[in-house]
Amino acid sequence: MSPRTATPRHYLMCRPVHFTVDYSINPWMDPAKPTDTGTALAQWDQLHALFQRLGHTVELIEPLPGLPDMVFAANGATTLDGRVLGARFRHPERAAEGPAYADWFRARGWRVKDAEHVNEGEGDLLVVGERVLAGTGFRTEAAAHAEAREFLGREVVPLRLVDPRYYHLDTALAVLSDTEVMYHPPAFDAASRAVLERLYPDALLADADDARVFGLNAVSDGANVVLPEAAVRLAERLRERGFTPIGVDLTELLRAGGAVKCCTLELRH
Ligand SMILES: CN(C)C(=N)NCCC[C@H](N)C(=O)O
Repeated sequence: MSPRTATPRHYLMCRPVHFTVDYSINPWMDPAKPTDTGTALAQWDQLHALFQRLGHTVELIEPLPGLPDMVFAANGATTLDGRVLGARFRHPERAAEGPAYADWFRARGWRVKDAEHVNEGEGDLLVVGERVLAGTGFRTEAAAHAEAREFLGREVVPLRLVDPRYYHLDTALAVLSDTEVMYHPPAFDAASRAVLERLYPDALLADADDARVFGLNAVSDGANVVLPEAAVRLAERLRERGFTPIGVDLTELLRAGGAVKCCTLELRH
């Protein structure tokens, strides 16, 4: 097997200074269970430091009070070829995050389009080489897929999610390289599974145990795959395919329904 090559990436992250779970918009969130912001910060700091050790550039956006989910930067936008499709959130609790992320990009000279339809950024719009895989079913509207196609100028492949635990595409599918993905088939409807089988016949399929610990909420640079450390089988299978899996502990953030990928928005110039 030829060695995998990592390419340095540019990420945007948001420190979980205001992290808590005080509302519930996905099955992982239980406001009755207290969270520990200090633990969330310590776990996030480890992820941030790891990306830097791997040679990636990480920008930070100022966390805003009253937006506890802002740590999930991947939901803040979708970037491609220097263009930014702004996010428009389904739930009012997160609505103010869209303009906050759009302002960050505008202040740095990026071309930003304000979204007309609900789309939750890279939570549901995943760039795989020349195409964009687009989730719908729980958050991002199908109409947003056409908007993304027009603005980003790429083929957009709609995929329907059917299990509320996997409410964003990036909880059920991870991009490993420009041509490879891994996913959990039961998270998708039959038509979408057929599309994935046709496009990625050799995809790595994650079982229920690895999906449940958010093993698919992973970030790959083409060689290193950063994923929740509890996804042990998935890590083993990534190693068999020549990747270097790196497990991290983000269990405190999982209490809001997010992990590695959720915290990481890729900036594509
Ligand atoms: C993969 N990404 C970006 C995510 N899955 N994001 C986590 C969002 C969590 C938040 N409580 C929510 O329910 O929106």
